[in-house]
Formats: sequence, structure tokens, C-alpha cells
Amino acid sequence: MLTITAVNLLDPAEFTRVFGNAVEHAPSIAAVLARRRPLRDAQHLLAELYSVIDGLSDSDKVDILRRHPDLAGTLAEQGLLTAESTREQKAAGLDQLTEQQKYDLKRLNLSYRDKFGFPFVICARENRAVAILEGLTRRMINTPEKEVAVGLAEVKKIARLRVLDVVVA
Ligand SMILES: NC(=O)N[C@H]1NC(=O)NC1=O
Repeated sequence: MLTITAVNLLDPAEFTRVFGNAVEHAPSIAAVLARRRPLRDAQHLLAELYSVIDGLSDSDKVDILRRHPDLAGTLAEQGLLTAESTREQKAAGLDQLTEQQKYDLKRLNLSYRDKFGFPFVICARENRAVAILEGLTRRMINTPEKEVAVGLAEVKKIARLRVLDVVVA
């Protein structure tokens, strides 16, 4: 764990290494966040991180969503997820789905991606498998604008938990 003082002292490359996956596969977000230092505490770091995300253009917001792996998708099956995603998907019980649940999740993930052009994103650590399947069905009827907003709110929840794993609160 790092204190906020230690976070403020990291050189930019090291900062980007530590926080490059706070938002999945988005070191460019970490690089912008690095320049917002000094930070007062973990809450301040999170507030700045959210403001970097909110300041993105619409197309960069969609690009952030596209960096996320499908839940219980091919990457998960092949063991190719980031360490963070692996732990989160396990926490939601996604490594213990029944064959039927696996099939349903795959099918729903595909229809979602077909409809919106980006993957379904939800904070796995705040949900169990059944809630994720329900959420997927429920959110499928939203407009693309609404889903970009909901997806980004989930990205922030994921990032918050990832940051609090690393920075002393
Ligand atoms: N698709 C998706 O939501 N992926 C993610 N959710 C989460 O909690 N970790 C992820 O990688």
C-alpha cells in the first residue's frame, strides 16, 4: 500500500505503471492524473480521476469502454485478463457459472456489443453473477447515450476499488 505522500513522490513513469490499469488498459488516463498532483488524499485522487474521465470527448469515452474485456468471455477462458480483472471476475463468482449461465452471459454480451458497438461494463466486485445477468438484460433496452453514461459510471466504481487497493485511504 502507498501513502498519498509516496504517491505524490512517484516519478511519472512509475505513477503510470502503478495506476495504468485503474481504468482498464488506460495508461493515458494515469498520465493525465499524474500531472494533477500534489494530491491531498485518496478521495482527492479519486475526485481528480473522475474529472479526467468526465473531461474526455464522447469518442474517447466509448474508447475507454472498448478497453474492457467481456465478463466471463474468451479472454477470461484463456487466462488472458489483467490481474485486476481476474480478481474481480472471481469475486463476482464468474469463474463458477453453470453451463447455462455461461451460455446466457455469452449470448447477452454478444447482443449488447452488437447493439451498442462496445462491451457491457459493470463493476463485478459490487455484483454477483445473477445480478450481472439481470443488469445485462435490463440495460439492453437503453439508448446508446444512456449506456455510455451508465458504463462510465461503472468504470468509475471499478477504478475506485482498484485505487483503494493500492492507496491508503
Ligand atoms: N466488462 C466488464 O465489465 N469488465 C470489467 N468489470 C470489472 O469489474 N472488471 C472488468 O474488467
